[in-house]
Amino acid sequence: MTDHKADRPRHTGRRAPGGPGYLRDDRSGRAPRAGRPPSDPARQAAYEAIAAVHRDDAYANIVLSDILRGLGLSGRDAAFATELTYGTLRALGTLDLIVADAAGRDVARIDPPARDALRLGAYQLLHTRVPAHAAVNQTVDLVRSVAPGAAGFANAVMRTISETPFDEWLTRLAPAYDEDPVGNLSVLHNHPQWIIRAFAEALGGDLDDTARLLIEDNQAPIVHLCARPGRAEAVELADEVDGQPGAFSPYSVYLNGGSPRELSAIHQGRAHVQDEGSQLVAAALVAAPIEGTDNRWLDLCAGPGGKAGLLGSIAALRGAEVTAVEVAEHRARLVEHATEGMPVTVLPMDGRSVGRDPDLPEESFDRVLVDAPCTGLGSLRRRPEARWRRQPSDLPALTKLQRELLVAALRAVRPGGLVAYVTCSPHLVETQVTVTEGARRSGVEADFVDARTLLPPGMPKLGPGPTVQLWPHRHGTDAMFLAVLRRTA
Ligand SMILES: C[S@@+](CC[C@H](N)C(=O)[O-])C[C@H]1O[C@@H](n2cnc3c(N)ncnc32)[C@H](O)[C@@H]1O
Repeated sequence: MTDHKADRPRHTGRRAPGGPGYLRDDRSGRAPRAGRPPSDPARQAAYEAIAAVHRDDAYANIVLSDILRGLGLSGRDAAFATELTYGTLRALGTLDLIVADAAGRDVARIDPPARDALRLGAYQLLHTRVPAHAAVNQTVDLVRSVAPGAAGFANAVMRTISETPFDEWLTRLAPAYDEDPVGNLSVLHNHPQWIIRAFAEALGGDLDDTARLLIEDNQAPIVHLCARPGRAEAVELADEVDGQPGAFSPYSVYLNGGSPRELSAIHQGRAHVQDEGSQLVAAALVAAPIEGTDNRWLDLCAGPGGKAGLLGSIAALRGAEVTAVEVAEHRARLVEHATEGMPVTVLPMDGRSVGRDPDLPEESFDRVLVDAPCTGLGSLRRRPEARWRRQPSDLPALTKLQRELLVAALRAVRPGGLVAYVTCSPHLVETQVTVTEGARRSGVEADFVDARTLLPPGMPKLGPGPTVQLWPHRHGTDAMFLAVLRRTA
């Protein structure tokens, strides 16, 4: 195993800044070439993960764990590779501005393998305490192995970047806050401008508060566990895993570190990994009292099964049954796995036909969860590449699907029953607009229930209701949105 002691990064405490956008590339799958050994294994792993994200649209967490396993990396090397991969992907926008400035050309005009190696090198120079000479030499070695003709160019670019401290790069490249506040925040806090505007709108136009959110989005999130009701108690689970009971959800436990995969509570089905905000919105659906029958519950967008796992555990205690619908077959199988031993029936089908399907006719459920597919802008902390990959052009198709799923849910619930509409995005178009429009188009009469009353008492900063928007910088959760509707006729 390579010893990185000499050039191991120590966190500078600086947060990654942001910039212009995401550049997909069209290179064919080129890995470091044989011959001169490329860089060291941790940097090689990070390079391969970053290249796969840009070349293949891979998810960083999935591809990186495959690469680490393939290279046999663990411990400090794996941690270093993870820090480099996630840090580089998160900081991409501003790294690209800096690389372009140092190279004297737009990054779109740099050969993709050299471009990714330079991004990784710039990250080491500007965001870690890897000594400059090590960052430069390792990057040039890496470029020599993946884009041999560009080694001299990479050397010049890296040296130029290393001559200017990070703060000076920001001053040089960020527009003045007074003239262009969103442009400034984008470079300083490393988010695309359209996402900052969407956050600011959802936060009532408060740019100071928006900046607090952006800073929080750049922190590595704590892993939350859900202690499954009837199978585990949060306090005991916290002791068992050396964690802490969560602040709000009665089921949540915050892990202090380590991999949740190793925990026997997970293997034994007593707990699952789930953001506390997701626990809260799923539990809210079953917290509201209803009159009449209360044993037919529906999870309309169930994959991969986090909320179905919580609802299924509660259903087992309350004598209810959950129907879990998921359109993607492989995700439906994940739901089956996540709900083993629970009163949950998984149906791989399009949720939009629910309420019209002879087997799932209108008015056949007492409670329905619509955890709609969305942009995921509320969980950017967990997906370092997502902010640069998502585009505003993703919104129309998603919001159409969200509306249609909400209409199906309102059809499927019986009068007096409840529908919870949930997204892990705070974008107003996916939250307030979808709910208002979906409810209007459904032709079903429904009233809002004040969702604040369905969350644990004493939760701060829940706004004026009746819907609730959770936030990373206010609640330590993903930015989950919750609206609860009761069908009246
Ligand atoms: C936000 S995720 C749900 C997360 C899940 N509730 C959990 O807690 O693990 C949205 C899910 O909806 C599924 N989906 C997308 N379109 C759908 C449709 N028309 N009908 C049913 N499921 C759909 C997606 O495949 C995805 O698994």
